[in-house]
Amino acid sequence: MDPTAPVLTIDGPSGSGKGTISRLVAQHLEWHYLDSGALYRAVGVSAGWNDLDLSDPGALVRCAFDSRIDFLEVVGQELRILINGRDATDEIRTETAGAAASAIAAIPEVRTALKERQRNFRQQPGLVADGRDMGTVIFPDAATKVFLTASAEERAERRYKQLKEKGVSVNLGDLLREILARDARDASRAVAPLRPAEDAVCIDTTGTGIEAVVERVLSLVKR
Ligand SMILES: Nc1ncnc2c1ncn2[C@@H]1O[C@H](COP(=O)(O)OP(=O)(O)OP(=O)(O)O)[C@@H](O)[C@H]1O
Ligand SMILES: Nc1ccn([C@H]2C[C@H](O)[C@@H](COP(=O)(O)O)O2)c(=O)n1
Repeated sequence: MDPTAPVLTIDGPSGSGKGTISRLVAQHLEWHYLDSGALYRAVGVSAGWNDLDLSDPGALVRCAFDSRIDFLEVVGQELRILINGRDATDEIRTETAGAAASAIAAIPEVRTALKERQRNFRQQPGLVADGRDMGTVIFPDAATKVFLTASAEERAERRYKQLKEKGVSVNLGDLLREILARDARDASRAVAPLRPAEDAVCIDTTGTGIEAVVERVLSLVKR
């Protein structure tokens, strides 16, 4: 970790575009990128592989400490996620993994287990960090903080399109219900709930294209 490296945090609810916008902004600035949700998803998948009970906090905390999670960058290819050396890139992106991650993320000791791993991504020349508590808990001193939102209906439609393109059969109504349930769980937990940092700039992306959002975020960093 390099505490002098600049950080841009991008928090927000599921489907608001955090991952898409963060990756594009990081590419543009040539900064590092932290997908913190992938860490929580990886713990969820690891728990599944080990047949752990999602209602057993002790087992899940041990799993968070014991799971080695590697982000493998290969130029020109999608970032690969390895759990204890095994490729979990596709599995962590399922709605089931997202729901498991959201449940596990409510356990305070799991959050503690992942805290330093996230902070270690802070390296020169800078970091774009995407998640739920990047601006409030993990990098409270970040120079630029963004909170992305969009209506739940638009987020469900974005996810519907995304999954359809991947050939996954989905129902729009189910996706909307899952998004609302995940929003409620992420925002109501006692530790590090989903909320904008006091010094975050909130951007409602409903009806705004990806390029326009990237431009707006870049203008905040350069300001
Ligand atoms: N401003 C936008 N306009 C239209 N589509 C968008 C916009 N931003 C993102 N998308 C699309 O919405 C889908 C979800 O985006 P993304 O995965 O970046 O969201 P997210 O906030 O990271 O979600 P999660 O927290 O669940 O990982 C993607 O298919 C992406 O291309
Ligand atoms: N900083 C973070 C990142 C993620 N989570 C939890 C809550 C989400 O529902 C879940 C999956 O995240 P996603 O990949 O959809 O961004 O993980 C969190 O609590 N804190």
